Amino acid sequence: MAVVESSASKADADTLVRVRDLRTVLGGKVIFDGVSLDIPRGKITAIMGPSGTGKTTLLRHLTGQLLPDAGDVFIDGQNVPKLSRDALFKLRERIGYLFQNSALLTDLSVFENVAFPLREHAKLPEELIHALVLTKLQAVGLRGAAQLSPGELSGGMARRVALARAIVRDPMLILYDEPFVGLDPIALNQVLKLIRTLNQTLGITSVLVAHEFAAVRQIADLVYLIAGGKVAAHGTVDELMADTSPWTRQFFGGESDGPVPFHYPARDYAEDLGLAAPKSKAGAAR
Ligand SMILES: Nc1ncnc2c1ncn2[C@@H]1O[C@H](COP(=O)(O)OP(=O)(O)OP(=O)(O)O)[C@@H](O)[C@H]1O
Repeated sequence: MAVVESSASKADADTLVRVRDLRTVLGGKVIFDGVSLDIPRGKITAIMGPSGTGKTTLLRHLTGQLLPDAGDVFIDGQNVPKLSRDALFKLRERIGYLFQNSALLTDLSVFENVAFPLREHAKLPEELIHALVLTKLQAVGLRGAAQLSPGELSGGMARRVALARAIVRDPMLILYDEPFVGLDPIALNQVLKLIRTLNQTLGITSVLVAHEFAAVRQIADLVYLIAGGKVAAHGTVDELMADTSPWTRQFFGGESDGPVPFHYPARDYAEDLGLAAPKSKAGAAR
């Protein structure tokens, strides 16, 4: 895999997000140990990796919800960990976020859920809010559901409403945290198609955290595989599928054993069964 290039000038033109030498320790555990990555403008970049590898944590660094212990997170040239509170809020207004569970407000109608970010951040005339919300609901195919409550929606519809809400302020960047979880194949295909259409028609740079490789390969321009606190590999789907490193073989080849071992570290098997004398030197064995 090619090393992420560090030329700032070239990166600014082509790259919306530049993460450099990110180091994050949470609860005494090293989550990132020198992660660098580039998210190209106007493309769909998937972040993949084993459970607990830090994918959601990375998204939280992008929104400035979490500060790294070291390293830089540049978004559109602004270094997120160094921003003032006001500058960070301004930047966040340009970022849409689709949560895994859709996170709709159950007391509000579909219309009001989508209107929420508009009412929260700006004093806009009611007619404009009405037009903006209906435009976004139309884009996700749910203009007719505007007056329903979230409780009346299927999981797939709820995800699409959340998507309409995420794009209602025309963000430059949208972060999808596991957008396919729990969707039936029809709903999954609808969400996939929407992500691709929004990316193509509105030119929104998209970062997608997902485990569903079959879905990711249909839309991702670039994939980063994060494992063991590092970028284990990155490239197009085809490049990663052809890559022979142990991480990519296990992750994309679906092998049950590899750098992520099938066996949790344990004492010597024979010893555990009482068939062998304890070894003099302590140590984990398979
Ligand atoms: N506030 C915190 N304090 C301590 N540890 C944390 C905190 N937040 C996350 N972690 C730990 O950081 C690691 C990375 O979590 P994260 O949710 O980013 O992983 P993930 O790759 O998104 O996982 P999954 O694929 O299962 O959603 C996990 O081991 C998690 O337990």
